[in-house]
Amino acid sequence: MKKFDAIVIGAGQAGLPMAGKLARAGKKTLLVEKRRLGGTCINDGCTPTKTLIASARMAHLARNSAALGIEIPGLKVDYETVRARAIAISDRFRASATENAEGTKGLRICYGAAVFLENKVIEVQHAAGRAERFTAPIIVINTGASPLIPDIPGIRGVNYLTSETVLDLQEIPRHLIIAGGGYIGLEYAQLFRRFGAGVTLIEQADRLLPHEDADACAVISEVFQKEGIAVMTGAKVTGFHPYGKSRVQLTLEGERSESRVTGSHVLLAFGRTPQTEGLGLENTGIRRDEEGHVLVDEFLETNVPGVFALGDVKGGPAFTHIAYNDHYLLSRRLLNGKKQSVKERLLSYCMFTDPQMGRVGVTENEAIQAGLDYACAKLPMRNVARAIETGETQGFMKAIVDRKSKKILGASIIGEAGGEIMSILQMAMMGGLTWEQVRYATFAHPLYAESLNNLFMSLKE
Ligand SMILES: Cc1cc2nc3c(=O)[nH]c(=O)nc-3n(C[C@H](O)[C@H](O)[C@H](O)COP(=O)(O)OP(=O)(O)OC[C@H]3O[C@@H](n4cnc5c(N)ncnc54)[C@H](O)[C@@H]3O)c2cc1C
Ligand SMILES: NC(=O)c1ccc[n+]([C@@H]2O[C@H](COP(=O)([O-])OP(=O)(O)OC[C@H]3O[C@@H](n4cnc5c(N)ncnc54)[C@H](O)[C@@H]3O)[C@@H](O)[C@H]2O)c1
Repeated sequence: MKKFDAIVIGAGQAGLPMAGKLARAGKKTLLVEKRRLGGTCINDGCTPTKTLIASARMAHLARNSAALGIEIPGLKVDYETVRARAIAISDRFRASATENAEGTKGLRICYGAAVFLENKVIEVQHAAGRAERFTAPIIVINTGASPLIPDIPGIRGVNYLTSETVLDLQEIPRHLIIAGGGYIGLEYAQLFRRFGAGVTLIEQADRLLPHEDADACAVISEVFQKEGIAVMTGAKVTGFHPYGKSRVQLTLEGERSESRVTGSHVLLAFGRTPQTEGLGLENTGIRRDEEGHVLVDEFLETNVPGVFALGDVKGGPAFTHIAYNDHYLLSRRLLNGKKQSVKERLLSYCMFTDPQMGRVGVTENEAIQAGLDYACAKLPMRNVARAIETGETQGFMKAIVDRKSKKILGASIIGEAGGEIMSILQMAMMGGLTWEQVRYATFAHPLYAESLNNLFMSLKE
């Protein structure tokens, strides 16, 4: 058995930088990865989707350019180039991460799946069939999550796509059914529609984005409707059937009726499941929740001292920036003696539909449910000078503030660059600014940021 100072399982958005930091700090470190360095974000998640979304937006702008006085005759989507660009950018990010990791002194990278044999002992099965055992006093689990394939009748009998295989498609699907209306479903629905596919999006909840305020859902639903995406809400997928030579049919159950929808392809976007199956946690005392997430305390440590879990595998908000921040918290604790709780972290995220939805802190619904004494400031994008000038008037800016302290508690910005505008308010929240300070701040004209003055104008001082 080989001894290390630290073992990191999974080279995702937390494991990869974590392993590098440990090694550079002089700890003899082992990094185990069963698939590709960089994990979901670089290989099948953020990078390829945001790259495809950029092409899709270009197509959309070009198609609608006449409104700004620009005619583009003979517009064509060259999907081969679109796809090649997405793959090339993923490859570039992975190559750079790999070069960096492989060049790190004190870091051994082992390609294969890690399995726990006991609390601090793992075995790695190498591709060549050889197995090796390792032990370390510090073990970091960063095995992420993978697409959830629920046990729905017929699902194994059809050729479904997931976020891990959709890039294998070499042509734009004629009619893509997307099962599940979460972030993956929404982002893929819009981008494939903009490439020219027929798209039907199916969601069991009675509206899209049920965790967001209803006004956010209304904007996105209206945009999707305008762009010709068929959205079916209140529709639970209960069956999959092959249909004809190569098509696929889904059975949907609504509150009162059953229906069927047929398409050329189906993309499963039902959510994601933690990659703890096959990890051998049953050979350890490490506790998991019912869904299989590794349970950790607010300092990211499991119930077994010295064993930590970072990123999606531990449950909670599943975002790259959360996984990355997890590695900061743990590396500062292990290497600088600074113990910081995840509870101090302000949650922000951005859904990359067009318009984007940037979100930070509480929604209005959450403020109501928590019984907060709040006020709500809201400004439609059609009243924002920058939005009028660029022709991007869909959406709104909305902020929730505490009446007494005047501090900002949360924001939803739906618009072009909604994520960037949200981040300005996130900084204000982090700095403890009041809405009045933002109301009277001087922002350059005519930026979207400038309209943060106007957003707070509606509130009484
Ligand atoms: C389509 C899509 C789009 C997304 N877009 C965004 C976005 O725009 N913004 C955002 O913030 N988030 C986005 N996400 C979510 C984001 O990708 C994840 O939250 C993030 O990658 C989680 O990082 P992680 O380090 O926890 O795990 P991962 O990046 O999934 O890494 C886990 C790694 O562990 C490896 N592994 C698993 N089991 C073992 C084992 N037994 N032995 C060895 N290695 C193992 C896996 O192969 C993988 O490389 C998106 C996700 C998807 C699917
Ligand atoms: N821009 C971003 O930050 C971004 C983008 C993509 C993904 N992500 C991350 O990846 C995670 C996974 O995304 P996701 O969209 O797969 O999951 P999700 O959990 O966000 O959405 C899954 C959706 O599928 C629906 N669903 C489940 N079973 C169903 C059924 N039988 N019939 C109909 N609908 C059903 C659920 O109600 C839910 O709305 C997200 O939670 C997010 O954290 C982030």
